[in-house]
Amino acid sequence: MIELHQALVTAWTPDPSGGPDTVTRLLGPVSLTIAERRVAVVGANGSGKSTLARLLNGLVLPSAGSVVIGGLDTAKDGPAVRRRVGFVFTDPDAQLVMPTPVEDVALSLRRTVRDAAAREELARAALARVGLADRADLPVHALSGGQRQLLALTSVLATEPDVLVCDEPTTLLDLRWRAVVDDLLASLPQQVVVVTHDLDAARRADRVLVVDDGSVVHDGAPEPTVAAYEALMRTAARR
Ligand SMILES: Nc1ncnc2c1ncn2[C@@H]1O[C@H](COP(=O)(O)OP(=O)(O)OP(=O)(O)O)[C@@H](O)[C@H]1O
Repeated sequence: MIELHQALVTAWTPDPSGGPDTVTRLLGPVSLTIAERRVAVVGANGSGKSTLARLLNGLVLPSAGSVVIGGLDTAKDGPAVRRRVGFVFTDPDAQLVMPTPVEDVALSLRRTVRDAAAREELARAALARVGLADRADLPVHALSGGQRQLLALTSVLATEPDVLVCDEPTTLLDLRWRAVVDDLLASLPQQVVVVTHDLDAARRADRVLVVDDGSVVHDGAPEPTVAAYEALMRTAARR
């Protein structure tokens, strides 16, 4: 269960001439309880979607209010929250740290599997499940963008998170790889929150949140909520 209680995110920008910092509201206050298994977050560029996503695993902390994931407060139990909530970035290169796919997945297993040989075997099996068995020992940079995103997802999933948060995981992918990643996300037993500009993907969620100017302005079943978002964007385009 994801709970946001009057969560507010602000940023402080120093004044170069030494005056008081400028405080900007980025998001909120937002109160939400999310129990649905598939949640899509949509909104215009700069509306606050990434800020909302990052709140969910403690990458961003609320400046007021609280964010509680599975009973854990992100401000008080940061490491435990990050173990429970996996985060996938838009650009897989932001999170792939090892030279080869098998090493990257094995690194994610280090906390749960002590034996290095067992880790490698499990990493190879995880890569095989997503069709990357024959890429396991290549340099990571030799993989396509789609393959790297699948690898990033596999590495995060190897940590066995209860919740997966993905910030535009298919934005950089072509249609084929988008479908591969969407299918993988749809098959997961975990609760999955996906920030996306892909409205077809949003329509397949159980619940859709629309973020606009730092607020959740629509929240509900996919069809009416995506329609409300499209209307909002049409109005914005006419301004
Ligand atoms: N640390 C920060 N300091 C100041 N402003 C910030 C900071 N982080 C984000 N912002 C601003 O907050 C707003 C929301 O950013 P956010 O990344 O959450 O938007 P987004 O909806 O994910 O956008 P996009 O779709 O373009 O990725 C943007 O205007 C951004 O410039």
